[in-house]
Amino acid sequence: MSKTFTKGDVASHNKPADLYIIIDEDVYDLTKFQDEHPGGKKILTRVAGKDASQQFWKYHNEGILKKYKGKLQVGSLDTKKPAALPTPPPSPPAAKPAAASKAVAPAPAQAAADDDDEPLDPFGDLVPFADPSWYQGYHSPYFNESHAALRDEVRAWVSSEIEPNVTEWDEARKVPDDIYKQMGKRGYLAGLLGMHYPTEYTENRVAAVPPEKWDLFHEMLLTDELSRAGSGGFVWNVIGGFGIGCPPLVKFGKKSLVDRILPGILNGDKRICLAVTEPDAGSDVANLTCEAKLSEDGKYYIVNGEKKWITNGIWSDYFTTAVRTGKDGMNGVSVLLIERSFGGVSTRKMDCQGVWSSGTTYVTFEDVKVPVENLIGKENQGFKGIFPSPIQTLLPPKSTKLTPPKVIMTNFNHERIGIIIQCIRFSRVCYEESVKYAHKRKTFGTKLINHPVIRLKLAHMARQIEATYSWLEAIIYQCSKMGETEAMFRLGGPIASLKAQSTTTFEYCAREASQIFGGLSYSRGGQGGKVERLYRDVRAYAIPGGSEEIMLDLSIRQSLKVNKALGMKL
Ligand code: HEM
Repeated sequence: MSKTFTKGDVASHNKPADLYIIIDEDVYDLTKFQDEHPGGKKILTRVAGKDASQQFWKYHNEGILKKYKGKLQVGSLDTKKPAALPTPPPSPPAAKPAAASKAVAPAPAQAAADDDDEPLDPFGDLVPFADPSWYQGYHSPYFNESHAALRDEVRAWVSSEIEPNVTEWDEARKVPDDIYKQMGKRGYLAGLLGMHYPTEYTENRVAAVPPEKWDLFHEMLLTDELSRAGSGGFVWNVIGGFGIGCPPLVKFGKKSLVDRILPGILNGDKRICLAVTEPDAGSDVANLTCEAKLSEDGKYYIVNGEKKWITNGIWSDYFTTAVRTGKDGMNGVSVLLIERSFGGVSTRKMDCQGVWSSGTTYVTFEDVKVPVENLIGKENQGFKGIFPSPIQTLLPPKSTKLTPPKVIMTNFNHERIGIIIQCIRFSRVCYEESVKYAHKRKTFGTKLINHPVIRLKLAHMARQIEATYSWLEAIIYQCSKMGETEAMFRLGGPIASLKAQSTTTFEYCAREASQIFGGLSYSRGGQGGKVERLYRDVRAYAIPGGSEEIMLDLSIRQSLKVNKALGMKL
């Protein structure tokens, strides 16, 4: 790999039996690869022994080189300069020293009062609006050096280990088990619970951020950077089941149960999912029928029923399951932690439009014997706290002094915020791919970016992305300041509204990006591959976690009632 060539050396490898090419002053041996080249053999023969940089970039994106470099590169030209250390562009000021060690990022008022507050160093490709503005030398009241360090760490991992492979994983309908294990080892799973970092249950730590500094903005940016791989299937595989199945256990499970199973989950050895939706109970969850009958000796529940569209169910060891233990309606619902090892649990992978590698599953429980120790929360009170209903979230907090445990987001709010973060990043990916493609693809004698109609599309994407992201930051900040009860009471409406805003933005961006890419985003893989996949993933965001229609209706109903309780005058 470290060999040095002159252009003359490379020129002598100019036959199909000995075929070298140059791309950006690196030398590649394509002799063996040519037979499997999806673009054909002949086209490579034509550039054998030559500099093919221009042709290569016309047909491929960066991901291809990342994926094949290790396998095909044999050296570099003698003219190639050693890679320079990245330097920030001259205009934005230098980075400020590390921010104070706080559990939650500094408040705006605090930051504003700090006169020598400087923005962080610019980071990434600096395509405007393709990353949050605080990545690009703009001031932020929410993010400090510890967030920047986490961003660097996650981006490096996603760029090298994840992004080049997500297409393959999506097609295979599976992410390798080792990646989930790495999520545990890297300390990421423990940081995704919407609460403090639970050091008491895992030895693993996030390399870039000490646990006492961990806050909701770290959690937000971790999900954001994972989503940059541009695959809903990947994100749901690694955090989809965990992010919604684990918090109820941690918050409401008996200590003995949590002590027994949480360490295995946080370390990535065991997997957990949330099993609420049924073939006939989706948004109207209170109608669920999966039954759990207490045994005569009062030691077990016997569970019978079906669950549908369960993310990660196929490879889960634990199912945080909503079951009917009492009368009809939401006051007869409990939550049980069902373990696959109990027997009687069958899982079947479902074939869906999108998020292929997420493991969407149909689950059947047949006479599953679940010890009462595995009841999460109280019997028939599954909706209280664990799955707060819209009605519950309307109750004003009993006391303005909001008490621990300081679990910030309720389960539904936590789930929806995860969806929002992913949708905004996916919108950015669609936008970023479009901007980059528009700078190389020519139509009617000029690059796409020179056509006003294309710039208009990009502008409409960017304005929605930035508006949605700003609201997200504001809501995360409120979550970090409010207690659990107050957050449940006051933020349910705005979060529901923002969920709809983010999914409509995502749908818009996927569609417009697809129009810009044309045929390349109609076929799978290749340059338009991310856009094609994300377009297929849109419905997996617009429907689950509360459909757009239900979210929008809820946002107004709930906000009106909350503000009535707060003294609204009409
Ligand atoms: C390191 C060298 C190369 C590698 C690893 C490589 C790899 C690939 C891969 C994986 C694809 C499938 C589509 C995609 O995933 O983007 C592809 C397609 C293609 N490649 Fe290459 N390629 C290389 C060099 C070249 C060169 C030098 C040319 C042109 C002279 C070329 C022309 C094409 C064409 C025309 C397609 C089809 C594009 C399409 O379907 O729109 N490739 N290549």
